[in-house]
This record gives sequence, structure tokens and C-alpha cells, in this order.
Amino acid sequence: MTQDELKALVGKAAVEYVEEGSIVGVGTGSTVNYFIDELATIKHKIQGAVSSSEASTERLKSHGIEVFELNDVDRIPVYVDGADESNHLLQLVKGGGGALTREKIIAAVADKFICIADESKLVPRLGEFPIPIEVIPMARSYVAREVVKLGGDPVYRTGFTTDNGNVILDVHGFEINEPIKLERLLNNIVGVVTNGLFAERAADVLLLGKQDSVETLTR
Ligand SMILES: O=C[C@H](O)[C@H](O)[C@H](O)COP(=O)(O)O
Repeated sequence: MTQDELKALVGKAAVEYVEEGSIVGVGTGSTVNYFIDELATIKHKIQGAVSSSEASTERLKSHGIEVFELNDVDRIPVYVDGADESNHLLQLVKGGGGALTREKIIAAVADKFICIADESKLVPRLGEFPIPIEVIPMARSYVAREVVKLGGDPVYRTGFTTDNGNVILDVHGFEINEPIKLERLLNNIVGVVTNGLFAERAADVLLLGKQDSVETLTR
């Protein structure tokens, strides 16, 4: 199977976790796009969705799925999202598409976080994929200097603005032995909105697309 076929497989598998009559939390990215397309087949059974990006909102609406403001929603039983990397503790690196902040907010609200990914995303240690950091534009150089002090090598994602009007630094070279500690250290730098380590709020379930099956990993 191709990588896209594996993504489609897990996108389909995630629909099984959706609660009837609920508002579904929806992530961002090429894997989630398959989930959204599959969600459309059961749209009459759900109330609607809360979306983590303008791109996902557009796709949800194109299928006729109602998109709610998070502030108008009391409860999100299930949040489905992809990842750039996952370790065996289901701690993730996310934000390759720049949607990390809204994703982290919805993940925090959700009762259950279902991560969907093809098998290439499961890694023994996080950090091969650069850690995205969303930064208030005027703090970009300051944050970059602070990141260097922590041992990282920040690269400005030129020509990219997040849905929140901010910029992204992609940080290479971190040796990540304690993901929660690094996540907190980065978030503590003034000017950082959030970073792409999802270690404090890891996924609850990882649906991993493999050549012959979907493997379900839990914490
Ligand atoms: O900002 C983007 C998100 O964190 C995505 O979930 C992540 O980059 C994975 O995307 P994809 O499914 O396209 O590999």
C-alpha cells in the first residue's frame, strides 16, 4: 500500500470512535483530510465539528458538516488528528502544517484524543522531525536566541503565517530525552504561543496504518 492508502485506512478506522449525536474535534493535515471525507458519510449521525484550522473548516463545510466555535461547545468527546511523529508513549510532534496551537487547544478540551498516522510516523525517539514553535512576530529573533541557548537550531518558516497571524520557527537538533520538560521550557519563553510537542497532553489512542492492518496503540 502507498502512504496515501495507509492514511486513508486510518482515516476510515477513526470514524468508529465518533460518538453518535456528538460534536467531533477535527485536526489538520493530509491524514485528517481522509478522516473528514469519511466523516461526511456519517454526517447525519453527528451534530457537527470543531475545527483546528481554516483548511479543515473549509473541507468540513464543503461536505455540509456544520462547524461550531469552540467557545460555544461544552464537550468534545473525541478529537481526531494526525502527527508528524509519535513515540511509544503516544507523545507527539505536530505542527508540520502550522496548525499546532488550535490543535493543542482542542486536544486539551477533548475527552479522548485519537491520533491517526501511517507507520512511518512511529519513532523510537522524538526530534528527528523539527519542532515547530508558533511565535508572536515581534518576538521572533528573541525566541530564536533563547532556543539556541537550549541547544536547538531554529529555522524561520519564511512566507508562512499561521491562522492566528503568527510566525513559525522550526527547531532542528534537539536531543529530546524528556519531552514534557522540553515542552514546558519552550512554552515558558516570552513570545512563544505554543510549541509542537504534545507530550503533556499525549494522544490516548494511536491508530497506525501498516501494510496489512491498522494497529491500535494505547497508553
Ligand atoms: O499542523 C499540522 C498538523 O499538526 C498535522 O497533524 C501534522 O503535520 C501531520 O500532518 P499529515 O497528516 O499531513 O502528515
